[in-house]
Amino acid sequence: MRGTLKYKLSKKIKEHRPRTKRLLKEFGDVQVDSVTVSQVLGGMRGIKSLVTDISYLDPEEGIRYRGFTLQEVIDHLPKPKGAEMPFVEGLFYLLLTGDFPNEEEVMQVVEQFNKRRIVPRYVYDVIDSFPTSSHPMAIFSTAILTLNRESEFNREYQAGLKKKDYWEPTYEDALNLLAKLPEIAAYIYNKLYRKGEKIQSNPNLDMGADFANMMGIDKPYDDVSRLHFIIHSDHESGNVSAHTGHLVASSLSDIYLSISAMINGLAGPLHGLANQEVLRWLQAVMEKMDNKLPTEEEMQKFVWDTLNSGQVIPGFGHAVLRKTDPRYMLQREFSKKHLPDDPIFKYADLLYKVVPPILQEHGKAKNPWPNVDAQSGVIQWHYGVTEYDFYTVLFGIGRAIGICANIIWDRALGYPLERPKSVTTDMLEKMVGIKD
Ligand SMILES: CC(=O)SCCNC(=O)CCNC(=O)[C@H](O)C(C)(C)COP(=O)(O)OP(=O)(O)OC[C@H]1O[C@@H](n2cnc3c(N)ncnc32)[C@H](O)[C@@H]1OP(=O)(O)O
Ligand SMILES: O=C([O-])CC(=O)C(=O)O
Repeated sequence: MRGTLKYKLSKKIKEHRPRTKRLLKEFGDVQVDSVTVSQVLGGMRGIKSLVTDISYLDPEEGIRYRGFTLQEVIDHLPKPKGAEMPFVEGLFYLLLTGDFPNEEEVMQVVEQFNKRRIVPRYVYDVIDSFPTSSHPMAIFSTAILTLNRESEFNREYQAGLKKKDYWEPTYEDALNLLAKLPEIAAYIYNKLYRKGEKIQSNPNLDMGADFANMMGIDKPYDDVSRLHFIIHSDHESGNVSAHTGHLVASSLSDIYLSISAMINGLAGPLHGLANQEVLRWLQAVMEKMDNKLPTEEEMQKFVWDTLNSGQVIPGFGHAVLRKTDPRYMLQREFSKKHLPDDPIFKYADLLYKVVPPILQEHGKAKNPWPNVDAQSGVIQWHYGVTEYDFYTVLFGIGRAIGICANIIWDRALGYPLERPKSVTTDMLEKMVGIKD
């Protein structure tokens, strides 16, 4: 076990535990934040009430994983030979340990994933039993849920596992699940949109390359997949999917139950599903324009029409960010390099120019700038994945990596059952002095 990711993680956990213990024991009463009525009624925006060391979201700068910007992550993680984007498996190593793996360490993780890829037959049966009109996120979530019978955590818990060891079978469950997600996703895609033509997984490939293989899409779709999974993996703890995963796992539900639940949160149009909504919105504009690129004035009118009909502009705005999302910028740079003449990229680029000043004039959104979802579907469309219902499944593969890393650490640090307190409207009215 010495020299493996699990060994390194066990050392990091042992080093970290006293920090949490000391904070709790000596400083448990120190105030971290205070809460206003608008926060209680407003989706708990900004309340500091969760801990994660895996990523941190600065409103002006965007996400950092383990203290590193996304560009630094991409620059410093090892890459497969000839690839522009790094091993996704290396990102998992970084998120878990805080250290960049070397070539040998990353190859060990690739090997671990490869050993665990085989998806049990019953999962395919469950997927096949869905009507083809089902949304891929409902199928994806159910397929993951179905795997719950494989949980090593559950088996060991029933046998009397000690609390300090909870993280170990959780780690095994996480790897077992993450290794299977690309195959499950590709199978759903092929079932829904390719009449069930299945392309076999190739155990000699890394996660990104094998996903591209199973989707039947040539290079550079392997790099597109690596980039996509890496930049979507984590966004600190409070976003709907991460928070859901953490919450469900806090009752000691296993990884499969927790990740299935987080997928359901990701599937809402204000969160991950916005990437599909962006393409749906753009397609409607393209249809009205007979595929011609609108002028700036024409695009402004489409945006105002959407706002005036009471809908949001998908892919813009954010609950925390107050600047353009660096994940958007990375994908924009990739698009400028690889698909500069793509018609949908040109549409998306026009939106980048037109939407922020309109949202500012509209005066509601606190952040008028584009988020990650404004650009991801554009790249998928270019490489032939035009079935935009599927885009959030891709987001889900990435997000599962970050949330699994978080749940392993939650268990290692013994974070308790999550259970915030609620009040009634009456109580709020009394607190503010408008009711006796
Ligand atoms: C991966 C991700 O989850 S990234 C986000 C993906 N979601 C989207 O792109 C959907 C479009 N964006 C939105 O709906 C929002 O900006 C959210 C959900 C992301 C953030 O919501 P909030 O934190 O509540 O945003 P904010 O405080 O700025 O909202 C204030 C008002 O502006 C509106 N607003 C925010 N963004 C937009 C937008 N893109 N278009 C139109 N109106 C908007 C809100 O609906 C809200 O209106 P209301 O007062 O009538 O309810
Ligand atoms: O942070 C958020 O609330 C939403 C988001 O961008 C993500 O989860 O990736």
